[in-house]
Amino acid sequence: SASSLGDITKPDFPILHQKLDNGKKLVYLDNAATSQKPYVVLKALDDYYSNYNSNVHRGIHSLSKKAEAGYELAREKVAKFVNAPKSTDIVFTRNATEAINLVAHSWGLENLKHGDEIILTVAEHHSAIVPWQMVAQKTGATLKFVGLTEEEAPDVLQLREMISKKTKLVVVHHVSNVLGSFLPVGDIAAWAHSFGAKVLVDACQSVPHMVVDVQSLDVDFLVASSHKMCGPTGIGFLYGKSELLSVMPPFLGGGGMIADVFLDNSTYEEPPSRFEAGTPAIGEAIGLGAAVDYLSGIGMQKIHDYEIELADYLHESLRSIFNIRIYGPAPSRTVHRAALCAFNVNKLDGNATDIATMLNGLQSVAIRSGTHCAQPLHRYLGVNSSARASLYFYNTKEDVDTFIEALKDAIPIIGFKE
Ligand SMILES: Cc1ncc(COP(=O)(O)O)c(CNc2co[nH]c2=O)c1O
Repeated sequence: SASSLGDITKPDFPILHQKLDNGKKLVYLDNAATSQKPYVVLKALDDYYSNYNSNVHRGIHSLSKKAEAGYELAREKVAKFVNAPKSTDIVFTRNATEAINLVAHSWGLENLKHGDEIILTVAEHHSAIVPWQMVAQKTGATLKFVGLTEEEAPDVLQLREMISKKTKLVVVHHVSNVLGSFLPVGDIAAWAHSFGAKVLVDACQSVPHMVVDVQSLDVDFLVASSHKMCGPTGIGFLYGKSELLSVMPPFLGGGGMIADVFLDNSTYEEPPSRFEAGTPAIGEAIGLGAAVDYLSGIGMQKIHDYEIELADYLHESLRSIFNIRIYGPAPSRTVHRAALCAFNVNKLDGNATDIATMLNGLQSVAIRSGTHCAQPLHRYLGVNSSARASLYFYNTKEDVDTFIEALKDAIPIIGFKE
């Protein structure tokens, strides 16, 4: 058959070609947790640490200048990747979680007061919920949560109706790491803005998988993580509209974010430096830049189109299994799902962890089990945990077939409740 995008790109990822202790070749289906890294990213990291590792922040010697140039070039690449107006609209953080905490503590503490409302959905990741709980406790703001529709997608119409003049911020995922559903974040931003509210988009599961254009979406803040988009761990980014970042106070204090330091006060740099205290993850930023080059070389629309095809195949193959319960909306001609399925097996005499353990042992199939940092969503769905297979563009339909066969073998071994 014609080579799929997965067949073409899988050779770029050294980690995918190993056999585990059971002698079976790894089938990695845990990409919503973290993605694997292509040779070009590994080479960029090795090149930096082998040839020009040095500290940034206005160094004079050659290595420092080269490191600084590499770090700022990575910022430019990320800015272009999400179509930010300027590279200074991109703040490097440790991960998406830190990026959301930065907005919560720097923008939130300054702009939220008693009676203000923050609207989220019940499907948000803990990283999108907990920072706003912390800030709401300090400011007297309140969090309001949108539920799911009958089809188990976040209820967008309920969200629209919930926005009012009390709303100061809407915090939503772009793609759910459990339901596989997409939110119309451009529309949501417009609704929020019509009431003078801001919108923060958690794009961890969309930036790696599709074209994300912060200007056309007109979002105020957007966060993502390098390790989910073929880049290294230890770095993520916040996109913020310039007019918001420019008036936000620092989140962390230290070197690099100051202009002048006196014993009793200091003045601060302009964004993004104002929000990048201390020695940044220089090598990791350069690795992220290489990941952006790699993904852009393939093309995000091509990746998205291929993953929609994989998503349909995954969902169709999984729902053919007796007693399977898949969470999130069923795909249709009009409703797409991301290439991930969280599921359980009804009446199984075991749980999601038993399933994941068996798949790993039997066929070296790596999936995740637990609540995927979405406990409120699992409670809403009435389940303690779920198993989750999540694919990326380097996966193939054959990977799905191996997963399904392993699941069919595992279920009778685990058995059903009497
Ligand atoms: C929607 C969403 N938001 C935020 C995060 C946090 O990203 P981090 O700051 O890089 O950790 C994740 C990571 N999601 C998962 C991490 O492991 N399994 C997952 O589903 C996510 O899927």
